[in-house]
Amino acid sequence: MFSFSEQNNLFGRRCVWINGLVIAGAGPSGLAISACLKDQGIPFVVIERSDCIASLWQKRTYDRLKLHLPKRFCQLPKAQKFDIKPQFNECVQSAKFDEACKLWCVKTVSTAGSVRSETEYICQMLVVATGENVEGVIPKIEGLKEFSGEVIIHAKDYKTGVKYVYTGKNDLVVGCGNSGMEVSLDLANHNAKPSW
Ligand SMILES: NC(=O)C1=CN([C@@H]2O[C@H](COP(=O)(O)OP(=O)(O)OC[C@H]3O[C@@H](n4cnc5c(N)ncnc54)[C@H](OP(=O)(O)O)[C@@H]3O)[C@@H](O)[C@H]2O)C=CC1
Ligand SMILES: O=C(O)C(=O)Cc1c[nH]c2ccccc12
Repeated sequence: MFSFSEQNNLFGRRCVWINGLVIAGAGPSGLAISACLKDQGIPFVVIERSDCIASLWQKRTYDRLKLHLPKRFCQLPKAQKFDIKPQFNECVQSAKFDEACKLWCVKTVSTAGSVRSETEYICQMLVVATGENVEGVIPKIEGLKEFSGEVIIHAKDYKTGVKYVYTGKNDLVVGCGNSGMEVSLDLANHNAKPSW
């Protein structure tokens, strides 16, 4: 049923035909869609640039993170249960829809090791499930370069206030979203002196 055929194209690139969908991203959305497709026996391949599923949740969260929503809104499909095996360390570079053939051509490059290997997936449908919060943004703040205090970190790299205990210095948290408020609380719980 899962018909993937593979060969090299004219440029020596690996070329894979997927008789179904390509899903870009193995985060919660990509996994949820994969689980539904698996249930219905529809062929797909998941491309993930990181080396694990839900990498933002596994690698970019602070220690005290807990969801505030009721459990029923936060359930993740189990990749193992649905036998979902993403192509890890592979990053989608481009996706073009060929109007004549009614097919997508999705180009990827492997992100593992030193040898760059490219692949082209030809498929009927493409799902972009690459998330909305993956890139950390540090706004351009005047004077930031000259600031002599400890280098400011982004919330994605913050783990715990343990590091900042009893320094006697003031900490400034920029942003009053969930991350900003919870980092501030964590700093306060560790006797740091946050303002926001
Ligand atoms: N426990 C949980 O479940 C958690 C959930 N989350 C979720 O993750 C998502 C991202 O959250 P979060 O990381 O907090 O990001 P958000 O985008 O929600 O919040 C960022 C905040 O920073 C402010 N901001 C941006 N630039 C500046 C600036 N230059 N100066 C001052 N303030 C600035 C924004 O203000 P403005 O909007 O005016 O631009 C906004 O209030 C959200 O959906 C959130 O709910 C995050 C952490 C924990
Ligand atoms: O449980 C909360 O407080 C949330 O903010 C949940 C939530 C909504 N949108 C998000 C995007 C990324 C991470 C968590 C959430």
